[in-house]
Amino acid sequence: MALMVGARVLARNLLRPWSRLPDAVPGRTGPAAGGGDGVRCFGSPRVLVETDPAKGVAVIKLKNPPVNSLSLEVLTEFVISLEKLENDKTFRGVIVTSDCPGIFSAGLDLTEMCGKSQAHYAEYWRAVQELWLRLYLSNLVVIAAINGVSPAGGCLISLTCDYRVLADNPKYSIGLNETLLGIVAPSWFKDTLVNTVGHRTAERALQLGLLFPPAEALRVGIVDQVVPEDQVHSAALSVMARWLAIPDHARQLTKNLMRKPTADRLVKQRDADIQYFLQFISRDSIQKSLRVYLDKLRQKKG
Ligand SMILES: CCCCC/C=C\CCCC/C=C/C(=O)SCCNC(=O)CCNC(=O)[C@H](O)C(C)(C)COP(=O)(O)OP(=O)(O)OC[C@H]1O[C@@H](n2cnc3c(N)ncnc32)[C@H](O)[C@@H]1OP(=O)(O)O
Repeated sequence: MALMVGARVLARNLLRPWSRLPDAVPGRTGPAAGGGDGVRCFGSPRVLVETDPAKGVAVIKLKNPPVNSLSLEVLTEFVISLEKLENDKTFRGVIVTSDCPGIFSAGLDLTEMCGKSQAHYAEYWRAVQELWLRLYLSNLVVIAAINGVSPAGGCLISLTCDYRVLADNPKYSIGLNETLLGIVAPSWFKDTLVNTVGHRTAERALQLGLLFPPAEALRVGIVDQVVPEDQVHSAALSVMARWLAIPDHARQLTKNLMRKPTADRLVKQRDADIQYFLQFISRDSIQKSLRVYLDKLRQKKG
């Protein structure tokens, strides 16, 4: 039942005409993502989309202060924005970045996984799965311009992209640090990492919950390029131009060949994966770990 409610909510959101989204900011024009006139913006307050139709490129900027945690709303709005871009043949590429200074994304929203109902957990997890599937199999060229720290779910978002550019700042570490929270990265998080850095590096990184600073991130291959902080966006645009020089059909079929087997593993057992998540996240010991971790984050300031 919970699963059906979750699916219905997501489906309703996905099918809702864009212009009727409560938070939509349609047709606002703004400064060009890549320079020049004609840039149009849409999206929602938490997921801004700047489009440059002449270049065929869009920029998705996550804006969920203070830390760009991936709440249910952010996940849903992200999927809707992506679907809108996929369906508009004007666009061939998208850059994913952050509008929160110093933070790409703090990952999954811990408050969505702590002290909530089973129905809520199911709805939330389906939304996490949906975003991963959409990003991982996107026909667009997807490039991550990582302009801040990027733990766990934040790292996962960038791992689904075709290419990762990281700003060279020692504070901007990246990795799947789930074990440090006393939780476990699911098999499809693990697969995404293995497909990027190889089995041994992934195993060590996952067990130890490693967060790699830029130079090390580049060395292990969890990112493809490290550039000075003020060049992240221009570097992402340069990389985009190179990827867009390849004929779409050939690149898309190749991407599909590389990624579909991994995605299919989740698609075939989506409901079972949600049940597994429900069992895991509802355990007293896991809830306790999450509460302790959240309390630590909150107390840091005091
Ligand atoms: C085999 C079985 C497997 C089955 C599957 C089951 C399981 C579960 C898998 C789940 C996978 C999980 C993936 C995740 O993404 S979990 C999230 C991991 N994220 C983190 O560890 C990052 C935590 N945050 C930080 O380290 C820092 O906040 C920071 C991002 C480095 C930014 O630092 P700073 O600028 O100093 O900000 P604050 O720490 O002061 O934070 C500001 C407020 O934001 C709240 N916060 C931070 N992160 C999160 C988050 N991820 N979710 C929700 N809220 C977050 C923080 O508490 C502060 O709140 P306050 O203003 O109320 O105090």
